[in-house]
Amino acid sequence: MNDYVIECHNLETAYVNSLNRPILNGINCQINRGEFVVLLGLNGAGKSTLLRSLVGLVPLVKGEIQINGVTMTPRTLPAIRRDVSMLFQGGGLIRQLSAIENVLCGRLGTKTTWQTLFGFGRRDRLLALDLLEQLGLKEFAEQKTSQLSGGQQQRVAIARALIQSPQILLADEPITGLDVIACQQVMQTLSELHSQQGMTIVTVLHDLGIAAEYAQRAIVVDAGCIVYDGACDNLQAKFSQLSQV
Ligand SMILES: Nc1ncnc2c1ncn2[C@@H]1O[C@H](COP(=O)(O)OP(=O)(O)OP(=O)(O)O)[C@@H](O)[C@H]1O
Repeated sequence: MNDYVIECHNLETAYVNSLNRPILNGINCQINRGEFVVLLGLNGAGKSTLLRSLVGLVPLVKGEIQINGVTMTPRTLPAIRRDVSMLFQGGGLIRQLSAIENVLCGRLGTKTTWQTLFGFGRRDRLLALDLLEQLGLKEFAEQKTSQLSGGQQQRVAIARALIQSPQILLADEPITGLDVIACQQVMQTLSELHSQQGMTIVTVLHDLGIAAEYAQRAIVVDAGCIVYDGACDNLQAKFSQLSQV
């Protein structure tokens, strides 16, 4: 039986003159609960746009997205965003805030404006600390994120994405710019969330070797369309058929 947590039906964005096409152009895909999927494609293919559309950040001119069987509309979006966390390209941390304050920012969506005036409670802080500890960053909790290494910053960003206990984690190039060790730590973290907590992971990567090592399934995007959706074998061959942008 299918247990789709993400369904994209014929997604199309507005026509872009500079591209001579819509950024997304007839995207159809279904992702099962607990899958680890890698989104691949050349620069400009539309990977980030596809990922951002899954948290309602991209206006669509056609098509429909369903998360856990619920159609995305302005009314359902707040609930959907509690189930789906996104790790943005570059982490998107606030550099002058400490690691724990950045993690707590992941809770802002669950608070009313009034509640935010009083700061975060003890329960939230303990949860943030617990996540930082799980990611091996407990001793850096009070340190400004501008003083952390790229890999540590990316793990703070993961902790921030996890504080809302999402079922689905979307990660846009989570290892770009990291050294070999930091790459492994971040990918290992994603892998553990998948294997130990059954989290559904969809991540954009550029490294085909790492994609094949960690993901169960690859979706290759080319010029706004899905051109391959399947196992991670022989990804290099799939790439040799892509159009150059
Ligand atoms: N708001 C926008 N208006 C016009 N063009 C846009 C907009 N957002 C993205 N684009 C263009 O759409 C194309 C796809 O962008 P997107 O960021 O989704 O690609 P990507 O596959 O993630 O690329 P990369 O690997 O370089 O991150 C690019 O050519 C980009 O310049």
